[in-house]
Amino acid sequence: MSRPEVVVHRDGDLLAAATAARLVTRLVDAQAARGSASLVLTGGRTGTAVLEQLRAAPARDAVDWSRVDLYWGDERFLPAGHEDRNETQARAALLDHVPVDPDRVHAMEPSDGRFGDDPDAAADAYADVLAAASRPEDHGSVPSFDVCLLGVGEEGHTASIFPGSPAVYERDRSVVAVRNCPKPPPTRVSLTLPALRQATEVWLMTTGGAKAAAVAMALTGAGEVQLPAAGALGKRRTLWLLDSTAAAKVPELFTPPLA
Ligand SMILES: O=C1O[C@H](COP(=O)(O)O)[C@@H](O)[C@H](O)[C@H]1O
Repeated sequence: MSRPEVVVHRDGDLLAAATAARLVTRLVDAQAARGSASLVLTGGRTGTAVLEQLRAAPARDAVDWSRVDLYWGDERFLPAGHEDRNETQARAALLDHVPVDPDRVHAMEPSDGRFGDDPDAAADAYADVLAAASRPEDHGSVPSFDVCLLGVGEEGHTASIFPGSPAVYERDRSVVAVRNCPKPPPTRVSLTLPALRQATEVWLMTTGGAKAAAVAMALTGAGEVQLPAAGALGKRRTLWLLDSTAAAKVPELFTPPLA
């Protein structure tokens, strides 16, 4: 696993624009090397702002969107098209505006989908999607995603893995149903920490002073049960992409000059 690196941008707009540019480069490189790229999307304000910046960036056309496999790190378990679903927000921010291949957009099941109101069945079905996409070189049932985008909650959750919740202890399954979440909606589906750790690169992105304590704790040795974001590590790279207010409590040792 990689050691976390920190990049601090002056403000949230700059963070979103710079992360969008970084993503274009990473996806183009992956496609040049392998013919396709895989990307895990996140919900939340910062993740959505990055997708909006990507939509607005002319360089987005350097990516062959028809050869990008898209997944989600977590989903709010709500009816299809609900405005609070991470899928709905990602489609509005980017996916409806670029020529993705619908067969390569791997959304999690909604609460009115094939399995009805059963988040465990939705989680199992998504685990099957991941297993079907993994190759022998992935050494398991989760693909080595090129980039896994994640947000960070004020209390340190990432994807829908909340501090001290059953999901944070999960070691065997790649996807779980999550109930009684402290942040609405209460029912969600989430990749687990072992699944997130299959990504080649994990990018944790967050902004705002309300996140400063969680960010500092995650970077200075907090355990993943207390602070799940601390357990999200990429195989080759773990990047914390922050604005200056989210980075305010991170010891100087971790923070290079403003980017
Ligand atoms: O509910 C969620 O929140 C987190 C963080 O969101 P933010 O708005 O504080 O950036 C996000 O990572 C997760 O995907 C989402 O379901």
